[in-house]
Amino acid sequence: MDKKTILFDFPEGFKADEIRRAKLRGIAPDAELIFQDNNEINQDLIAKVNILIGMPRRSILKYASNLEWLQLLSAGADLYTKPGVLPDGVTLTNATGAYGKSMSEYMICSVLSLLMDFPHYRDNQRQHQWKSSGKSRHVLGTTALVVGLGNIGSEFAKRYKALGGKVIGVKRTPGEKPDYLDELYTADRLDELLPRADVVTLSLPSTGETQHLFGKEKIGLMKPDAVLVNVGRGTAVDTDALSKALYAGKLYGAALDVTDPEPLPAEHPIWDAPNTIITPHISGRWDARENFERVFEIICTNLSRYFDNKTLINIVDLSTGYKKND
Ligand SMILES: NC(=O)C1=CN([C@@H]2O[C@H](COP(=O)(O)OP(=O)(O)OC[C@H]3O[C@@H](n4cnc5c(N)ncnc54)[C@H](O)[C@@H]3O)[C@@H](O)[C@H]2O)C=CC1
Ligand SMILES: O=C(O)C(=O)CO
Repeated sequence: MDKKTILFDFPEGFKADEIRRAKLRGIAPDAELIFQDNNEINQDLIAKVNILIGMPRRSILKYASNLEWLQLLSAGADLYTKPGVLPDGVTLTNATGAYGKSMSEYMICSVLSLLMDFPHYRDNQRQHQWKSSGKSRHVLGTTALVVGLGNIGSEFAKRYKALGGKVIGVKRTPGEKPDYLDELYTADRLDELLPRADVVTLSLPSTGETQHLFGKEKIGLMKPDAVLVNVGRGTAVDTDALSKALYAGKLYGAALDVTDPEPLPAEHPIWDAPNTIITPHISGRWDARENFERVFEIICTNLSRYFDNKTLINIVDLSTGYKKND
């Protein structure tokens, strides 16, 4: 094998770690390893890189004439699967598997907050009002419908079940039901499942199929006291339709870590919709220590596999936008 040039664009706070550098040198002893900040990657540098580990600016990728493989730090690959972004023949791998454990905590936290009416009490607290909403609910006895049963969806399902809830999973393709699900269906059954769910969670990649999947029609099939949680990509939900449904009391509440568009414009009515929690795409940051440790393990696994001539893990299917064979 020719000598390879590997460029690491690690997040702030992780790039200087000598222990990690030593581990990477051990995996690729004959390669040239370059550690560089995203905004310092210029045309000359990227032109000689064979393997890039990071989240490069898309505009620079057209100069990556020797690039063979791009390993992302993110689970979502949507920014890099658009036609013309990656030079032809480049293998794209993502970091799915790194985020489910932490993001499922965000999801549990937001579901509990909504079931227990915390947004209402937060508003009351600002007014110094000691007043019950009379609406407190618990996971026990409720049904969650998990749409997007990959790493994040399945970690959430396990935790919801452990809290005593019933969990229905929805997959693209048929498969065997794991123990942490009560029921498993394919996505074409969504319309008949939505009226049964107290909690609907979305952990979907952004693809043509998922674009505005949750618009007026699907939202209209949800119970009026159900809550919707979206942590995948904002594009899975029609934000205007959701906003209207929340104001009209057609569903009880929503927790959105991702929105369409991002950033959510300051004047969008959904900011002030009843029982709505909005966070700025923070549920699965790759620069959060625990997440980055898992991302780093994926990087090491894949580099070892590359130099052992084995098939990489987490190869993104450029036609579907997420992990191959999923
Ligand atoms: N908010 C945040 O900070 C983060 C968001 N994400 C987003 O979450 C998404 C999911 O991440 P992972 O669970 O790690 O990925 P994953 O690849 O393990 O799971 C995605 C699942 O969605 C399923 N899917 C795709 N289209 C579908 C459809 N039309 N109907 C039903 N299921 C469908 C796939 O079969 C797959 O099982 C990522 O693609 C990314 O966009 C990921 C990490 C952090
Ligand atoms: O990993 C992803 O897809 C993310 O959105 C991280 O923020």
